[in-house]
Amino acid sequence: MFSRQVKQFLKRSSSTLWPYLQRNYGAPSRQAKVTNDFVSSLKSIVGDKNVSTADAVREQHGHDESHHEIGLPDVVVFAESVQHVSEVSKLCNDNVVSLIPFGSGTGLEGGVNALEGGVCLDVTKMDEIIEVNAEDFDCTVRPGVMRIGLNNYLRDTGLFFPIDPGADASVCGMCATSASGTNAVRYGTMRENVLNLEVVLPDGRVIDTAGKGRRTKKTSAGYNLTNLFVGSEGTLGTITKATVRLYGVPEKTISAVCHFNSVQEAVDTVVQVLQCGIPMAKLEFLDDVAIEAFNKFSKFDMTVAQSLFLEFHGPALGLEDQFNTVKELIDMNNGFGLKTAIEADERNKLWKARHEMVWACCSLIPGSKPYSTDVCVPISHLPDVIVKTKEMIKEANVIGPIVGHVGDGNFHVFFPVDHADTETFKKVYDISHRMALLAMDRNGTCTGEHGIGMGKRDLLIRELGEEGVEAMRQVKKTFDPNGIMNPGKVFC
Ligand SMILES: Cc1cc2c(cc1C)N(C[C@H](O)[C@H](O)[C@H](O)COP(=O)(O)OP(=O)(O)OC[C@H]1O[C@@H](n3cnc4c(N)ncnc43)[C@H](O)[C@@H]1O)c1[nH]c(=O)[nH]c(=O)c1N2
Ligand SMILES: CCCCC(=O)C(=O)O
Ligand SMILES: [Mn+2]
Repeated sequence: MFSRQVKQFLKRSSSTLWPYLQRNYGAPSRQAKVTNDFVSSLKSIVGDKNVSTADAVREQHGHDESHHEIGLPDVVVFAESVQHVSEVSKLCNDNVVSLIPFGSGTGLEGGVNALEGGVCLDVTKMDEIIEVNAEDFDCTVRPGVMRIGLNNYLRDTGLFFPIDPGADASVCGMCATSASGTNAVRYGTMRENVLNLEVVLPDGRVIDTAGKGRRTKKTSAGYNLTNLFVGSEGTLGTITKATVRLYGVPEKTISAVCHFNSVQEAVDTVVQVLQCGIPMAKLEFLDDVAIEAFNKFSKFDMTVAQSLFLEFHGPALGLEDQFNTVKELIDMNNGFGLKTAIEADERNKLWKARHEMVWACCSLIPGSKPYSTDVCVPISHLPDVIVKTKEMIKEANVIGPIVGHVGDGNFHVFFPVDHADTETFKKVYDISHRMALLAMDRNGTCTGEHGIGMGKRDLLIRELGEEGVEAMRQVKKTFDPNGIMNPGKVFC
């Protein structure tokens, strides 16, 4: 199942990997303490009301939606302007105090957890939609703008912002994690959809990654600084403005669901649909266990089997033809039970339930919280990797529904785990690491969309090699020589 190299690594896995989860946050702290004088200086920049050392506020900002252990910041600062962000950054840099940008805390790899205390910089008050250029299909937003709010604002323009992680996240937080979701197979991820970013560097300087005011679809002008900050997880600077691409709301949308007796048949259908060049908007996989959770939580009555959820976007003319071609491919692969949802209410109900799958999976074990995984492989390896993952889950005797953005070769297991149950927690941790190793063994990545955060730093080294990670560390040193930006994330 694994290559020899991975087998050797697995032999050591329970002794070497588990401690990472316990508490191995990398190099010993070089961070200075947050003193009363320091807090007074913060207050003189952003005003008393925008600085909090209250336990409840620190607690709220010390974790995201993941299973990772909470990490309390010493103080939470609410910025109201770019100048606030710049002056707070400079103060932290001069005093070598950690600075952790906070979007909306929906991350899944412990990105906002303050591993060495310091300042959590909450940018949600900066929530202006600066401009929408409808004819150019772009808009520019401040970091407090959330993706659902943006789409509500855009409703009358006939445009929409397609990147849709299950949670309602901040657009700039989505830049920081390089997020995607169910629409990526058609519209791409954040990497393909960000045109420009304004970033405050740790020393307080403000840069525009593509040049001030630039918002072209193409550029050959020098290095791609924009994409350096996409996926940087708050380790290089604070994003204070993002210009992102928009798309026309399709004239017609058809959603559909169908079922298969095997993972192979479901994935074969997906590959053939893509080979036919059908521009699918969504191609999602749910395994039988996931469908059980889906039915129970969202009150559906779907056949419990390996399933595909699909969506077609396009002009009314021709969309039915696309649907009919896909229907033929489903039949050819022994798919069954094809049902469509054309009315908006019906479609919204289906996709809302898909986005809530993580909570549906938790409903399988009362009192549990989600432990999510996220791997991505070239699509030809997908059936093999999913089937082997199911075997690992069965062997460990844990509950692990599989849900995937299968059109991208990306899938998750949402393990519902009672965190007090250490034995199950360890098993789940072990499976998720094995899954990542297996994916990497098949030319894949340990994370398609949730990022490295604090949870996958050891895996990043395996994925890129020491030399690759060292090159990243050098980039980090260039932008953040004092190492104040979100320490302990991405790198061991
Ligand atoms: C139920 C559910 C479902 C999903 C997901 C979460 C949950 C809870 N996610 C994950 C999550 O929504 C995604 O990672 C978001 O991009 C996180 O955005 P936040 O604003 O919440 O960032 P959050 O505040 O959690 O921060 C995440 C990281 O980005 C940094 N950061 C945030 N704002 C920044 C800024 N302005 N400047 C610099 N750094 C900043 C932080 O420091 C941290 O390292 C997801 N994801 C996905 O890709 N596909 C999916 O399908 C889903 N689905
Ligand atoms: C644990 C939440 C993972 C969410 C996700 O990425 C999805 O639903 O696709
Ligand atoms: Mn996902």
